[in-house]
Amino acid sequence: MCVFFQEGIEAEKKAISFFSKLRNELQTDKPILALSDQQPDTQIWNQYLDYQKTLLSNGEEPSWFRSPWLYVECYMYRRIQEGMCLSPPISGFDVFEDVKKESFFQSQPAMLSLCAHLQELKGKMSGFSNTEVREEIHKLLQVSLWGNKCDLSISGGQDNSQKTSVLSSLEDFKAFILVDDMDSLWNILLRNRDGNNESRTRVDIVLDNAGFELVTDFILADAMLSLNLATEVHFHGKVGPWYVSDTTKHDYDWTIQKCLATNNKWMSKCGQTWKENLKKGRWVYHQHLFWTLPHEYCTMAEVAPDLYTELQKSDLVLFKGDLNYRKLTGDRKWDYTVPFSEALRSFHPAPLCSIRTLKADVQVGLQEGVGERLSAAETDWMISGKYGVIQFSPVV
Ligand SMILES: O=P(O)(O)OC[C@H]1O[C@](O)(CO)[C@@H](O)[C@@H]1O
Ligand SMILES: [Mn+2]
Repeated sequence: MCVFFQEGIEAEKKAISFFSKLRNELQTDKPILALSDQQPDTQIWNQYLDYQKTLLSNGEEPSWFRSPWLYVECYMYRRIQEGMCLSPPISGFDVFEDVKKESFFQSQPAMLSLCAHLQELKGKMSGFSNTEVREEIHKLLQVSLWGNKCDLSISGGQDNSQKTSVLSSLEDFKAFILVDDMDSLWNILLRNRDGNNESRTRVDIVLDNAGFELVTDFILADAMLSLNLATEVHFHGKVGPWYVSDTTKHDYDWTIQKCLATNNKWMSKCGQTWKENLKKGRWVYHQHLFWTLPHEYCTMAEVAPDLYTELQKSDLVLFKGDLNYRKLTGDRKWDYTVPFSEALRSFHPAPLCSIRTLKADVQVGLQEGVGERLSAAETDWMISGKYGVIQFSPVV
């Protein structure tokens, strides 16, 4: 047998045995272990574990069932990464790559209709009034919101793709948007449209899932540039596999390439434009270790000051998805009516907005009585992904 082939088989066995031990640790509430790989973030994770220990009294050990869910869930994905790192030569393998690709292909009809919509829009936008532009951007913000239903961690990696065109359902879905701050975003973006030619508006998108959601984000970013609402869009992705479907650099490039190479003229045109945007610096891709740490965002200025400074350059930061919301609010049991800006605590690098479907039991900034009314009617309203928010906070 070829020596490389044999090495690969051995590495695979090693990784599988690591994962079965990991599953057992999780299922039997074993103590949280320090990481043993040598990655750039290993020390930060181990320091975070030490910090978790300080939160417990009488020398108790943090364990899987007795630690904050946000921490433990992030830790689980980091341990999966550890299992791969310790299994060379397959260390760089993305264990979720197949399901991410599958989800992209499953959603293709829905993506095609969005690409066609965008190209059609571009064909007629030169005569658009501000009211018409506002309406269009509102539509695409909602498309990007509902795109967040399609994550693969909620479905345990099972097919959760978008089968139908979202555009035709937007009106029906409106009733499920619990916080709609789209006009606050519009006011920021309008400044660019109404400003002189030299004005610059930078929008940042902290990405969430690859597949359908990523394409909705690309469509939104493309429209913001084309409609003269922004001059540059900066994307932030993950350094490695995370929460099954989160976007890595490879997913980002792969998605643009796949769109470009597809046998559909609208989608292929989109792919071409997106590639050019990157080349010309109108789109910029960033990655930072901080996004795959367990830390709440109110610690960013201290833990990742370079990233905080980068976000401060933005006119508007869009945080996609549920996990970002949990990290923004610290995944606390806030009262439903606490203002979003208060739940962010000291995290105010730039005007920001969460675009998220509800999949975890944290929600702030609701009108009096709304949370209680929903709880009485639907026990799973916070975790089903049926409801969404487009929730804005200015710099305070
Ligand atoms: O991709 P998103 O929107 O961040 O969702 C991830 C969410 O999925 C879950 O893993 C399971 O619902 C949540 O814990 C997490 O917040
Ligand atoms: Mn995700």
